[in-house]
Amino acid sequence: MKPVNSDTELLQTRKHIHPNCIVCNKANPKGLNINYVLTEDGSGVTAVFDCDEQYEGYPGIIHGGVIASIFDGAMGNCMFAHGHSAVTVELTTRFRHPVQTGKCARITARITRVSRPLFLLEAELIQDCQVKATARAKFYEQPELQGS
Ligand SMILES: CCCCCCCCCCCCCCCC(=O)SCCNC(=O)CCNC(=O)[C@H](O)C(C)(C)COP(=O)(O)OP(=O)(O)OC[C@H]1O[C@@H](n2cnc3c(N)ncnc32)[C@H](O)[C@@H]1OP(=O)(O)O
Repeated sequence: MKPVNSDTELLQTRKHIHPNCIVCNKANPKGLNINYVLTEDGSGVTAVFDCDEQYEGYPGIIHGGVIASIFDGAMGNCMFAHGHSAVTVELTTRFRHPVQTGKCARITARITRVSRPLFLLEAELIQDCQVKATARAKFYEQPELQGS
């Protein structure tokens, strides 16, 4: 599926979309400030997350809820990158291995199926060359999010 623009940086400055996302708005001082960009082949989005210990649950391990939020943000950005505004209606995360603090991790998301108004997406988190978590989500198209 082709993205709507060829920039690697998503259009964070599009004024008709609420910009204060707790996951991806880089200007939100209380947010995760994740910078999702298009994958090289344009089929999805990806981001590198600095697993700071402020996001841990148990010592040395990133909180699963934070990981789920990053997955949700990745899949939401993937939708917008492909020209679809939508809300999450279902999100499932499989935590396969602990995501450790003090190391970077890469998150990647892509659209796997379209059955309007529903879109299915998948995402994965890789750290130390190992898939540590995966996610699936359904997004529900909401054209009015684009404003008019
Ligand atoms: C600054 C500029 C930036 C530019 C660059 C942009 C980047 C910026 C990216 C931001 C990325 C943020 C990503 C965060 C994304 C959230 O976090 S969104 C917030 C969380 N989600 C929500 O708040 C959604 C809440 N839910 C709703 O509002 C309502 O359920 C909806 C989606 C409007 C649908 O409501 P509805 O029209 O009443 O429809 P409903 O009857 O619920 O469902 C209709 C049918 O759809 C189907 N359906 C609905 N849900 C499901 C499901 N989960 N599974 C299967 N079928 C379903 C079913 O067929 C259903 O019929 P039934 O089986 O119930 O009879």
